Amino acid sequence: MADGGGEPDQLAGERATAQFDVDGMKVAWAGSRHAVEVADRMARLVASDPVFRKDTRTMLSRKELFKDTLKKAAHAWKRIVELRLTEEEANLLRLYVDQPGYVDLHWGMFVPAIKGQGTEEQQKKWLPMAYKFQIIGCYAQTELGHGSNVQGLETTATFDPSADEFVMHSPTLTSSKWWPGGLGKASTHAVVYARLITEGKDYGIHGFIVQLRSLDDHSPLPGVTLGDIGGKFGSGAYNSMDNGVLRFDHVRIPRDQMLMRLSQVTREGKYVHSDVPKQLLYGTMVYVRQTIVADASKALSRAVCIAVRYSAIRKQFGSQDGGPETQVLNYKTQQSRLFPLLASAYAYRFVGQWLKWLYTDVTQKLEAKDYSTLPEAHACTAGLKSVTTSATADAIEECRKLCGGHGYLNSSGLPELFAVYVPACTYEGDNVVLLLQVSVVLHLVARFLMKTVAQVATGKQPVGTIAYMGNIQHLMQCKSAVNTAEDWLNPAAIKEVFEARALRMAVNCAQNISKAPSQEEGFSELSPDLLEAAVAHVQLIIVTKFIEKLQEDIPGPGVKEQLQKLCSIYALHLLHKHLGDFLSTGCITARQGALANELLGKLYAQVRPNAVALVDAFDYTDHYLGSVLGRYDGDVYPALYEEAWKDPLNETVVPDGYQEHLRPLLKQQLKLSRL
Ligand SMILES: CCCCC/C=C\C/C=C\C/C=C\C=C\C(=O)SCCNC(=O)CCNC(=O)[C@H](O)C(C)(C)COP(=O)(O)OP(=O)(O)OC[C@H]1O[C@@H](n2cnc3c(N)ncnc32)[C@H](O)[C@@H]1OP(=O)(O)O
Ligand SMILES: Cc1cc2nc3c(=O)[nH]c(=O)nc-3n(C[C@H](O)[C@H](O)[C@H](O)COP(=O)(O)OP(=O)(O)OC[C@H]3O[C@@H](n4cnc5c(N)ncnc54)[C@H](O)[C@@H]3O)c2cc1C
Repeated sequence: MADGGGEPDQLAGERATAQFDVDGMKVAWAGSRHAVEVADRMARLVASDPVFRKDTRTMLSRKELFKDTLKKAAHAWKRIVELRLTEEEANLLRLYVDQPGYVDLHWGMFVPAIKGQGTEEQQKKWLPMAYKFQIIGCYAQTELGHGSNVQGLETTATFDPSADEFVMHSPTLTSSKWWPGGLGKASTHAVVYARLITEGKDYGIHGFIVQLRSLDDHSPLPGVTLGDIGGKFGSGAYNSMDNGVLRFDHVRIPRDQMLMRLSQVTREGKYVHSDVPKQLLYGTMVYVRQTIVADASKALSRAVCIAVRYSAIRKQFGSQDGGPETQVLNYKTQQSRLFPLLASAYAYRFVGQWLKWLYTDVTQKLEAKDYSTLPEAHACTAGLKSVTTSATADAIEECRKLCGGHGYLNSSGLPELFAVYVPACTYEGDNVVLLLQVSVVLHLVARFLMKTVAQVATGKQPVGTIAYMGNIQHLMQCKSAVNTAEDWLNPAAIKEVFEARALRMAVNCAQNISKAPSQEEGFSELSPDLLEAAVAHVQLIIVTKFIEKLQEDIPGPGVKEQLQKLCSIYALHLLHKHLGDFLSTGCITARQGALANELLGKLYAQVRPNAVALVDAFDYTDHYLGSVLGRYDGDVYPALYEEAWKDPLNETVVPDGYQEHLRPLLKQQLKLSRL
């Protein structure tokens, strides 16, 4: 369309300048050709089904939105059964339906909690019902008064040996379960976390399967109070989810509904703890944190796809002599804000793939009763969840600004994406609380290494993602050899300064903590610095995993070259952003920092002709993107114009309320002016 400056062919032109094979990049992004094919098939299946339309979602009332979510979930299940979809296909289909709902918690937390914490017998009993949706489950851990502090939960499960039952009770207002998704209206069952009390002794938090609603008419069972906790941030967005409140008034459940893989209560009421570490109680959270890291790249890539395509369409200002207006994507400021986000999307994708591998590896070891890698899995999932979700939430908001005024419209898709995404910084562990978990590990290792630095070559070496800390003698005194901007293209040069920065920050913290009257006081006082040290460590993991990815065989003309540029951009934009860390720890000089920035500018210029193709490689349908600004065909302006007319305000030409409020006001002012 030539009308009004919209130029859909603009994107075709952009695609023609790509210097790499987009199909090859799709494979690198998805992980395999098979993954591209399945994702593509499921995305198209959803996009072509009218039940899954979501273009008017932000205009629905809460009740309409919730009902629409129930309809979509039931329809999705019907299609999964009819088409006999595999688990992989079904997960993707649900992903592309793209509407948060009770099914996320049923499959994402209820089923994994039973798998991870239930005995074989319990799994045999409950999982088939859950798999067939004969019951719907949620994960009820957080309470009104306690979320982060799991050990502080108040709900009690008191064993009554006379009846061979547990009595579930909410002793205070603050013990009300508060937040669990799917609890408010949909779930029939929950895995409830409560303090186990038997023989008069409190054994701390354990999981219990509790039926909440009748399977005949869905009404709450006697002694169970249930409801939704109310509207949440943004229109549409996470309001499709029935986050709920739950109170128990002495509700009885059979003893065998305590999840007994980790510990048991015998018929006589004896508490028995098996040889597995009690931290496995937190296993479901580790699993979900790992999936959240993979999801960060999805949310970020969606926002970046919208912002890149729209920036190629949008034009502002011409050359001095009245020439055509410039695509905003050509502005260096737009590139320096947008391309690091594009690089971050790829970085998070690859670290997410690695974390999935780590999680699978740890799970296999746990099955073989090898618990040695559990702390590594906890620290990596907690740290990566924290860093990737915080950065992604900020990045979605930045993409909204990169789209100017139109980014603020619901039809851009960005406000809803932000509203759905931003609670990821809080759920599954507040991001600050999780980073403090990482810093505990770093502090312990740094303290140990400082004490044993002389014997470090012979002492116990740190392994896994903290292995670099074992290289303390070199990393504490090394100086970067970078001498030209291009020297920063060397992955070894990048890795060395990221390792040195992370280690020096951890050691500085440990030294300062050791000067405090007690370790606890020191830890508390230094906690802001500890957070920064944890961020530096996690950023190092992301950079390292990107570099390692590039050591793999990556087929397709030009694909690896583009990824190398993105990897450099990812690392160097962090170096630029955290220059203070790198300078104050003496890892680089001011000149080397300036050289890194010089190279960044050059890399942005090299990415520019590939930008649209790099977001095409995410392979998102227009349905999934849900944005008039991010349309594949670039036909933005007619779509924006058309979308506006769908707003309920435009159903009448003269607005409701005119007769009561506008007309009398106007008439009165007219009368006054005539006096
Ligand atoms: C594909 C499907 C996806 C489905 C869902 C997808 C996306 C999500 C979508 C929507 C959101 C939906 C659901 C959201 C759900 C929730 O939010 S559920 C509730 C989540 N709650 C939390 O995350 C609470 C956060 N708090 C904690 O995890 C812990 O309490 C904390 C880590 C803060 C530890 O507290 P602390 O009191 O210090 O420690 P403990 O005494 O409890 O434990 C101390 C030792 O245990 C180690 N440890 C802690 N956590 C773990 C773990 N997860 N794994 C292994 N080990 C762990 C800790 O390091 C200590 O070890 P040492 O004693 O030092 O050796
Ligand atoms: C959309 C959404 C969905 C959810 N779904 C579920 C669900 O399905 N099931 C479920 O059980 N829960 C769920 N939750 C609850 C969620 O897990 C908790 O909200 C989360 O763990 C944070 O706990 P909190 O709310 O107690 O925050 P708080 O811990 O009260 O945090 C408040 C502030 O205190 C700070 N803070 C807390 N502790 C420390 C500390 N030790 N040091 C320094 N600062 C600290 C935090 O950084 C934060 O700034 C959900 C929450 C949301 C928002």
